[in-house]
Amino acid sequence: MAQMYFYYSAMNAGKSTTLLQSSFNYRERGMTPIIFTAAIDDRFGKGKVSSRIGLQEDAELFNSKDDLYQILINFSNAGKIDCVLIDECQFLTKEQVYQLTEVVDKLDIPVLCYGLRTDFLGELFEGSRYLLSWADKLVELKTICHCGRKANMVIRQDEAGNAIADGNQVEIGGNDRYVSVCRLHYKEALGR
Ligand SMILES: Nc1ncnc2c1ncn2[C@@H]1O[C@H](COP(=O)(O)OP(=O)(O)O)[C@@H](O)[C@H]1O
Ligand SMILES: Cc1cn([C@H]2C[C@H](O)[C@@H](COP(=O)(O)O)O2)c(=O)[nH]c1=O
Ligand SMILES: [Zn+2]
Repeated sequence: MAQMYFYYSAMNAGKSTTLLQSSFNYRERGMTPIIFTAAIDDRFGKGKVSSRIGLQEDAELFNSKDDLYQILINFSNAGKIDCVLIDECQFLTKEQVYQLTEVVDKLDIPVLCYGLRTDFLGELFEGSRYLLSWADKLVELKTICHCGRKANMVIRQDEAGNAIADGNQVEIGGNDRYVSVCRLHYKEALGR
């Protein structure tokens, strides 16, 4: 019986690295994983999952209009799929998380999702909200604040390096815009 997994963390915790390692493990055993990532996140080139330590693989792109259940039925009719790996899963819609539960429950294919739990304001992303609600297994990946505590918050910075307290939820970026910190240092950065 397949299951749905949600691997979540702040930024820079190794989510993409872990995804690529899982893909490698499946392939090493002669199995076929399929990787998806968000079309809006084009930091490392469209249709690629890259980790900051240099691993990289091609990926299918999803956007908010895609029916992931139908797409995966089409892929599995064209050849066996042993596992679905989704990077940047915080950008999934509620509907798409439901479609992925159908992939698990009706197609019996495991779905492993990797993404942020919360945004720069500490609010859940839509995809993360429903993954936290519906996934079979929740796995926290950890990274560390400059003080040594677990970093479970992410600061968005302006060009001068000051923490920002308003703006759109989605803004693609990397180390230039975001810093993962512990809750204490998050509050401190926002003057709370
Ligand atoms: N140049 C580098 N060499 C080795 N490790 C690095 C380098 N840059 C970043 N890392 C490490 O890679 C990890 C980030 O991996 P990544 O999979 O991209 O994270 P996430 O997807 O969670 O943002 C961090 O632990 C970071 O310290
Ligand atoms: C906190 C936060 C992040 N994002 C964006 C920034 C990146 O493009 C991705 C996360 O990348 P990761 O290193 O693979 O975890 O999400 C955003 O749009 N809004 C936010 O609040
Ligand atoms: Zn800290």
